[in-house]
Amino acid sequence: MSASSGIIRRIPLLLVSDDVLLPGASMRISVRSSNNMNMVKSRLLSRNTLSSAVIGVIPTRPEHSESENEEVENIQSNTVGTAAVVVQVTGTNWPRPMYTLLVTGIYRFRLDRLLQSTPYKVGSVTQLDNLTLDEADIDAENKELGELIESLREKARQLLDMYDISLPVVVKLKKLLKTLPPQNLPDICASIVKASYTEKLQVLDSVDLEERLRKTLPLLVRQIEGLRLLQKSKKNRMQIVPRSKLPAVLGKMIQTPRDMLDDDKDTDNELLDLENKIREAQMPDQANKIAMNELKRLEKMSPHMPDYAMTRNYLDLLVELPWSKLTKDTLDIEQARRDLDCDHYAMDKLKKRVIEFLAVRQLKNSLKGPILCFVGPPGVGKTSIGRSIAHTLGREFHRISLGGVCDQSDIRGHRRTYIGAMPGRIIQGLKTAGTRNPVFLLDEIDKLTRGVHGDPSAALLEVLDPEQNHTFVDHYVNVPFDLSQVIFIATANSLAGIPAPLRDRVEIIPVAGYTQEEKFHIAIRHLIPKQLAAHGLTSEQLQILEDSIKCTIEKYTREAGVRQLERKIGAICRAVAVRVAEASSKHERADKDTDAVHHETDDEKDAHLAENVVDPPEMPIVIDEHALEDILGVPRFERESRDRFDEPGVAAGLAWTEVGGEVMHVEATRMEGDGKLTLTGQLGSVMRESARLALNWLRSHAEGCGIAVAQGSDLLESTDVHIHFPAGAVSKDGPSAGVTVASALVSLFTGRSVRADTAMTGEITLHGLVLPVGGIRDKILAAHRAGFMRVVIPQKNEKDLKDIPATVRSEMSIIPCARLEQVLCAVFPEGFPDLGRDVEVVTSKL
Ligand SMILES: Nc1ncnc2c1ncn2[C@@H]1O[C@H](COP(=O)(O)OP(=O)(O)OP(=O)(O)O)[C@@H](O)[C@H]1O
Repeated sequence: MSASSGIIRRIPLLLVSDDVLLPGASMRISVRSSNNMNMVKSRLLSRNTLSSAVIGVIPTRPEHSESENEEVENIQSNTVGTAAVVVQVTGTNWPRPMYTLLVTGIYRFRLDRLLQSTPYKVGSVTQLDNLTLDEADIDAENKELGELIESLREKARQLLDMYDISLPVVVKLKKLLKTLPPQNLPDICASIVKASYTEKLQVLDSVDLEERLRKTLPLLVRQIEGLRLLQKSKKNRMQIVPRSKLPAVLGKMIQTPRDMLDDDKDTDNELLDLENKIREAQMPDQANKIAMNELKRLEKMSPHMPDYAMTRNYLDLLVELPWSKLTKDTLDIEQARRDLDCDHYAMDKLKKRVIEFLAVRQLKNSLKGPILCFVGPPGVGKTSIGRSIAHTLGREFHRISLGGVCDQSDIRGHRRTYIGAMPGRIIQGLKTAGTRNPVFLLDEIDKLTRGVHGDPSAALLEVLDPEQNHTFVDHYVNVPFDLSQVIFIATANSLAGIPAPLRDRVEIIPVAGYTQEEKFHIAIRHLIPKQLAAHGLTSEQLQILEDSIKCTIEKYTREAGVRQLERKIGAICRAVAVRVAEASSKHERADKDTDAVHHETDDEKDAHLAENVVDPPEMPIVIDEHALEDILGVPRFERESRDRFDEPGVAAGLAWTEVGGEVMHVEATRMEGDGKLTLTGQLGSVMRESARLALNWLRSHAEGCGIAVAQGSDLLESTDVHIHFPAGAVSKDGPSAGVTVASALVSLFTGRSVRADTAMTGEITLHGLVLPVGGIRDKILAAHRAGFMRVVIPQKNEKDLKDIPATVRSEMSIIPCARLEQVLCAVFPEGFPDLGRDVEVVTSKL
């Protein structure tokens, strides 16, 4: 008898490979495949109508897929599935994204046609079960069928009597049995007994009620027999015994009511495995106790409960953490020095400090050593020095990028009560490193931001404090972990971005940018060999001329570090790799063709070979300036054009930014008006004030500068002034542009141009004193890069000149000035004799 009721619907389909959902039964489904995940996201999570909660659950059949995880592209039409309503959706992100759906089957359907496969499957289906079939109709129609129904009901009653009646689910089922319509009876019975996937599939596929009853009855009988056997052997009434404690054979035969939601066959082995792992992990007592308690909880849970996955993940993490794994330090100071020199060119000051740090560790394996924090522009080797330290010590290295971290739980983890809770980056790092004494590089601590979920830098304070970090508690792990053996090294681009309490915990080591010459040597010794190896090339295949390297540094990059330079060398290697590969494949083709022409006549052979003649590739491929332009395009940076200084009102200042020193041209212009000052270029308040200050200094010293102002009137009478600081899109602040603005204004009002070969930096006071500024080394290097021959600096910064490499100092004149008058005399060709002070301009001898 067919119970088809023929209602056609279009529903989203979920392919399930680990269990069969029967109408009337409930089950939890783990959703992992991308197709199924798409369905959950776009149907279940983004809509909230009742109809959007109805899905079609189709068990995968052997003909669908060979492996369980494989995505099934085409489901055959006529496949039988179960329409179900999704009652609950839970999700987790860790260890990988997964949803768990609680679904209840409503009716059987037959798939007529697959309407779409992506982003998730949708099918047109025909309802098969008649939801309103009456028992009276059945009796009248078929006596035999009525008897079958009755005996199934009787067996079900017997089975339920054998189960533990204190369980609410058993009580519910008993009540349900009395009123259950006959067409639902086999489905419900089949889902409360232990049956294999195939057996359940057969029940689902039995569209005819009589056939379905016949398939289910033996399952019930087998279950009852199994339970009787168990009762006999135990000589007592059926008890709810955890399946892990039952003899293997019986355990497999018995499906307790709890097992309706619990069908994971490997659970027992998994738990046993986990127990062994907990023992082997050598956790401290407190952690071990918690792990064992959690394991006990896990044994009592069904694998389909959301708590099960959470507890399982938690225990997996606990056993993977390196509670007692340590690597032995292999420190030899002489070797460390050699390693550092071998990995990095220049950086003498930094290397000296690192050697000191390592030497102290060698003498006294102090657990409370300082935390080094390298501060400098991008690409100057801060991260790679950290890696070298780990290598020298023979420790594992792990980099934790803190850029953009704005949530405390990123450092300290989420509490386990949250859905998708995860441990923080410190604990994850320890898991990855696999030892409890790795070198952790906390990259970009200046990029931490404070978000709505707490201040991550506050969490870092505890991590970095040697007094506290031996009992670091991650919210997820919730047991103290000893971080005192970890060596922490931090890096930052700018000191200003490091939160003050953190700055207090670390020892700041400035790392400055490189000179052109240092970059050249870094390229030759490190970057080119590294890129050649990365592209599978050798120095016999590619040779970059020294002039080409210099040209790349000067015309294709403008940076404090060497990252762009490394990228450009990478681009050259890629281009050469293509030529080498092309040449070798031409060769191969020519060889094959030579074989193929074996049977041709001699003339034909000659003609054929002549066509395929391959020039041997000229090795090494030499990169000269022409080849460089071919590969990298037209040069991006030319020497600063001196034309812009032809017009009065322009002066070259030196600024210090996170990416190192930069040359900044300040432009001033005047127009008719009533003394208004306009400042543009996204300036901060300090910079605005210093521009106003420079203008007022000029108003009071106009005469000394040779500017004709009528008696009793003002410099700004009927004049507006506009000062612009390029590049307008970058925000700027700080007082160090004071001398530059003053020079630009003097140039504007006197009509005399500033010397085109001079750049300057310095803060000024209202009385014309020049005050010291920061970042002198980077600023002078930036001026050198841009081709300036003279740099004016505050006199009090003269002591910083010892950090400037000798090669740069020999190529530039550095002029320290204590007063603005001296600056003006230094930057204007004929000076200002009327300024009335001792304005001798002296080049630094340092
Ligand atoms: N002195 C040097 N000798 C050899 N190689 C160097 C040197 N300085 C930098 N490098 C190389 O430059 C590249 C960039 O360096 P790294 O990533 O360490 O920079 P960083 O200062 O950490 O930058 P960021 O602040 O952006 O993280 C690396 O390949 C590194 O090996």
